[in-house]
Amino acid sequence: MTEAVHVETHGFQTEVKQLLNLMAHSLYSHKEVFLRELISNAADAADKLRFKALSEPDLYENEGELRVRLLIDKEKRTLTISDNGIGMTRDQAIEHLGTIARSGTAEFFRNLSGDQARDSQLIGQFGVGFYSSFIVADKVTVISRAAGEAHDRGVCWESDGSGTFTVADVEKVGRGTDVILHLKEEEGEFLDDWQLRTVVGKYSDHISVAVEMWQEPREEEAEGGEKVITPGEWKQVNRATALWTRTPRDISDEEYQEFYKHLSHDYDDALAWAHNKVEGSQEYTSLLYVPARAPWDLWNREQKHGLKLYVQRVFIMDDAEQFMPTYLRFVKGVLDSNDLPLNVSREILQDNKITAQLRKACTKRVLSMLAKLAKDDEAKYQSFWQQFGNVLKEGPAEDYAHREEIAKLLRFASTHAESDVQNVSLEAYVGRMKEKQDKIYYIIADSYTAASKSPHLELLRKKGVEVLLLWDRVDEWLMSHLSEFEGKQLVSVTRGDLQLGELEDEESRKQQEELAKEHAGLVERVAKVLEGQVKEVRISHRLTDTPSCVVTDTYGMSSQMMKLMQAAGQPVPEQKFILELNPEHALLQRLASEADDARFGEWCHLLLEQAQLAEQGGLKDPAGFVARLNKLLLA
Ligand SMILES: Nc1ncnc2c1ncn2[C@@H]1O[C@H](COP(=O)(O)OP(=O)(O)OP(=O)(O)O)[C@@H](O)[C@H]1O
Repeated sequence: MTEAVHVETHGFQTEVKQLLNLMAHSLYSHKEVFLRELISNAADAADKLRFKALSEPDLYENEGELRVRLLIDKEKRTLTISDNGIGMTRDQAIEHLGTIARSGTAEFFRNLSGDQARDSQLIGQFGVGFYSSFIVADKVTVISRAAGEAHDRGVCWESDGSGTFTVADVEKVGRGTDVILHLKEEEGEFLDDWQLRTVVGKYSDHISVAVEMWQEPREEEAEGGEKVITPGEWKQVNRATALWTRTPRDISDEEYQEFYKHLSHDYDDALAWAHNKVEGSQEYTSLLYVPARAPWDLWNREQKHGLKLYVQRVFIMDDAEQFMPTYLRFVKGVLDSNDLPLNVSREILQDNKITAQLRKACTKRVLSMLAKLAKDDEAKYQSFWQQFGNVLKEGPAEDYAHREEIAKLLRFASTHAESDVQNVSLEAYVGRMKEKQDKIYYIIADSYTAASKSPHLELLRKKGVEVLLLWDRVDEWLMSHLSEFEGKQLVSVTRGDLQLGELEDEESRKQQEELAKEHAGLVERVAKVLEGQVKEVRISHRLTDTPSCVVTDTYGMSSQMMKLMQAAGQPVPEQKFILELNPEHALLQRLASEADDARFGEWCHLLLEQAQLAEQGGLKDPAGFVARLNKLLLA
């Protein structure tokens, strides 16, 4: 390397500064991860070069043997991770090693609490990449030259991680990147050849590029007492076989987990995986993982997701989202196809028959992996559901073809256990259905409490009919796309005329009719008062303890849907409710005997408003309601 020229000092992006500050403290207990990250980056650089060289073979500069090398210098206390991959230009080094180019990053950092234990978990989810070097190094020097550039177009990037970095032009003959870690005083263990070999082996066995370490010259005694000197040499320390190309039965769980961490930059183990090699009309290998924890940006619309795509073992692209539907965006993995062309691009993938087939196959694999997990290990499945249930709930709307399979994976709270734990499957519900029950009943409300205490459940509770309780934002969307399960209709108990079908015996049907007839006068009187404010007034048969409730007609928009639209800033059409009255309630009996028309009117409004309050959690005119209530209390 010749003398550095054109030296500039740059400040790190604010978020990088924050990350560097936090990392050294929060990640100390995971300090080895820097090796995984740097070896991953070096392997990625080799993959990227291999891909680019498909169309520009000159980029190999007559050196097509790709490898990563680790070199210890005990005197200088440095550890160098060196690759002959794609390399970086000066501008790329400034951009890639000074900023974090992921949307939502600033917001992520605002959410850190300062609590070390919690933050280290979050940072683990975020992925620290190159910056993890500063956990063990007090200075990092990166010398790089991009493939295809002249030797004097190298760059030297250097920083002590405290807020700024310098870049300078340097000469570098060999293509690729050297990351030189000037190890902190207390990090001597990484200067120990044997210890390093063990860690490196663990982190790099499954990656396809060779990782080498320098073996010092050795003097050995041969037979007959003769001394033989083996000269120093670079020795490969990893197996260098891409994990997914191996036979599944020869791969240990630890190896699968290690590969997952390399792939995902997650610190935790994966929850489950599926490894499949398919031959025949389509030839591909897929290795798909379900993480144990949701990533920090799961709900960020621009979140990068998708599989790592290889074609005939050659890396093509990261985050190929075409192979996974959005509702499975949490899946990480590798897809290696033999059928796609090597020059495949995102555009070609977009509208391609093979892509569509692979997407279908990968979707099926994930759904069956989840079904197996649910069957084999309920506790694990429950933890999956807590992390990703709300994403999976987008499934029936997005993927009509797999609706039934997805429906089997859904979990709900229900009146069966009277708990807010979402662990009831539709199959379990159906298994518990009453003898003459032919529908699956559910309610959607604002919260678990609002759902489980809803007056709409009164009759069903009395009859011992189980009701699914839903309160997540996505539930209205889910249920509008899930009308049936195993031939049984899913019915909201807040909609229209609550039809109990065969659950209602002839006698109670008659009773209802009689009740309606008996109170027809009262209904008419109330309807007159509330004319224009409600769609209809009728006698209820779903209430037992509550005087009144409001329902939407069978095809009307539910109050939850209205709220969702309002929250999304969309115009909500004026919607009138049906008011149902419980004639057996003492308040209604009092109302029926109220002779004073003015007071009768006040009571009618109060019954409507309290029903709306219970249903929607709010009123258009709360002050008016309170005034009316107080007036009647004093009357
Ligand atoms: N050895 C290398 N050779 C070439 N480019 C590199 C090398 N190391 C890092 N880079 C560049 O720097 C970028 C940032 O690296 P960093 O490890 O911080 O994040 P990343 O690898 O992109 O993300 P993540 O670690 O979350 O996957 C890389 O995307 C790559 O462009």
